[in-house]
Amino acid sequence: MAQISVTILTGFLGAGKTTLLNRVLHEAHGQKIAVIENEFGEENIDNEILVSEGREQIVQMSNGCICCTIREDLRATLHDLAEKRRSGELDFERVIIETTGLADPGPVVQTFFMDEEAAESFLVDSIITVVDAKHAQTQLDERQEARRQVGFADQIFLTKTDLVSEAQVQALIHRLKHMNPRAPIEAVHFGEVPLERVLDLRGFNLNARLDIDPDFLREEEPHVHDEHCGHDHGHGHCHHEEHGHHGHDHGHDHEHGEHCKHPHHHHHDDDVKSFVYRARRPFDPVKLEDFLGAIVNVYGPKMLRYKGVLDMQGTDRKVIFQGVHQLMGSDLGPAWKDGEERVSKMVFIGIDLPRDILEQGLDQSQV
Ligand SMILES: Nc1nc2c(ncn2[C@@H]2O[C@H](COP(=O)(O)OP(=O)(O)OP(=O)(O)O)[C@@H](O)[C@H]2O)c(=O)[nH]1
Repeated sequence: MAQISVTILTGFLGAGKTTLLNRVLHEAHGQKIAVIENEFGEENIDNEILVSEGREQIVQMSNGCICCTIREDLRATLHDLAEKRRSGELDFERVIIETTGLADPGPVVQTFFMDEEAAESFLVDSIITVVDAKHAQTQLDERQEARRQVGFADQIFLTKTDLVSEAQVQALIHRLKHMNPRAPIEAVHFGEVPLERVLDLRGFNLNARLDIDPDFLREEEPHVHDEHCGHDHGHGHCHHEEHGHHGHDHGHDHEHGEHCKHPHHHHHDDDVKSFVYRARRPFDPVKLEDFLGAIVNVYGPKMLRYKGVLDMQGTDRKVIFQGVHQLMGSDLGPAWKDGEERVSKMVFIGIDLPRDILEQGLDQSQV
């Protein structure tokens, strides 16, 4: 039996998840979709203890040193769904999971990789995060759940843009891109979005696509910053690393102008942030595996999503890896084309990731 494609729909309280889901279900002509709703009613949802106790379970992996959290309630539901499908009691080809507004997507997605039976029957397609354009700035300031949901996303939909100004939308997009430059950001009005923007996004595929937002890349380029910034920020980054490990800035927007001469963007030091690493020398497979293995062991809980398309010594094909927390997978992709510049590229999205340590280790993992 073919695996069942799974879309995880997340977003903070009241962001517009149900509105979007209803539109998708309404539009999904001919597609049989099973929906898993969070089990807590809206009345209960303010009670954080309920959610954080959400029956998560620590699972010991076979190598004995990596732990990872899965959702026991979800696992049971998935087993039940798979069984009913096998027996013919239920007929569906996709699953959409609508998580609670306070849910951490990590344990939800890890359940699919960690549980053997779930992994056999289901294939996670993507994590979609709905962001409320009216309330997101405050939610992102105040709640790490909201920031994590953004960090995990393969696709971000902005809702309620009708309630704010274009400048506010742009400021929010700017902030979101720094947290997650991988996920395309699109405004949707009351959930109106074409089906192909929701299903089969292949966010977890080991494909050679690594789309990083061009604005983010431009801002990451040190030489571009030197033009704008009056002083040295160590790495030439002026937008999101200079405050160290304080997490977010509790709502006090720093004008970029305090540090740099970007006229119209607010500065946020979000703890969820990202960076791109590039290398022109090939990687040594053993060194890289050792380094990444050690890194996910230590920093796995803080690593939300990461992906790389690499030039590896010993093969003419691209090596693709990607991961969620401690769970990392890799595969051989297509061959480098004649004349194509062999530049390895990786993107890391995480919580206060130790950029220096990662960069140094990756530098040293090349031949
Ligand atoms: N103005 C405006 N309101 C919207 C839009 N999308 C959704 N809403 C409204 O936002 C409110 C919350 O939407 P829901 O779809 O219930 O949000 P949710 O994320 O499922 O909420 P919880 O399950 O409580 O976390 C509803 O009143 C929607 O009608 C939009 O694009 N514009």
